[in-house]
Amino acid sequence: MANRYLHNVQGLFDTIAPNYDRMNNIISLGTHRHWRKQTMAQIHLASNAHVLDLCCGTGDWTIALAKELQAPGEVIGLDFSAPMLKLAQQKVTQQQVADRVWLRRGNAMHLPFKDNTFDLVTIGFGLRNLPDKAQALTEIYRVLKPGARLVCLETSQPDQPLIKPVWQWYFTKVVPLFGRLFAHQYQEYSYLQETTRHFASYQQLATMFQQAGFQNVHFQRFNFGAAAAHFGTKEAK
Ligand SMILES: C[S@@+](CC[C@H](N)C(=O)[O-])C[C@H]1O[C@@H](n2cnc3c(N)ncnc32)[C@H](O)[C@@H]1O
Repeated sequence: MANRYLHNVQGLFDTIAPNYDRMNNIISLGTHRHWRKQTMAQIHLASNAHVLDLCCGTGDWTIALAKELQAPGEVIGLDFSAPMLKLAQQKVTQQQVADRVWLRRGNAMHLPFKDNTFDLVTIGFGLRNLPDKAQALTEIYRVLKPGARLVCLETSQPDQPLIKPVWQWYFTKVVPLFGRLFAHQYQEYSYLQETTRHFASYQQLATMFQQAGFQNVHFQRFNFGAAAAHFGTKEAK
């Protein structure tokens, strides 16, 4: 089952990779840039920090993090999709951060890193795609240094009675149509909107963080709750 999931979801991301950045702008009506900026503003990094950006995709967040660092500081971007990583590598070179960024192919649920390695782990729009979120959070907790933080930016669900039905209509009807219209990928964007609709609420995600052991768990919601950034800290020894 786990292998079938990996094959299918990985195949989906391999397929959408060439259109990924453009479709992100279209589907979120450009607002994902604001969410990313607001989340970055709450990350305070020492310039020599060791950072892991999980499910790094085409690398925008990886690069934004790298720009805060100087050697020996570094960011490892991990993703299981080779086409996503190829696009990320091109941007890393173009934006001249190749001395601080290492891109690695791997599975976010089985991290190939030792315990207590990173000063920060980020995961942007990745967690909802993982079949076992609890396992992924436990893995992230393991590789963080004591006292270090996880920052997760993800789509979420508005809960205001007036906004919620509009949001549901937009995701179930409009997003797959945009997929067909702008990328000829109706099935793929149907799947992606389903993962968004069925993903945990912002309160449930905060509880999942706590269950994985994170402390000082808090969140910031964007656009009436259409997205949320969650923060949690590994217990300091
Ligand atoms: C929606 S994209 C997000 C990309 C990027 N973080 C961003 O903020 O735009 C999700 C990414 O997660 C990756 N992904 C999904 N499941 C994964 C897994 N089990 N292990 C590693 N990467 C995974 C996909 O290949 C894809 O690049």
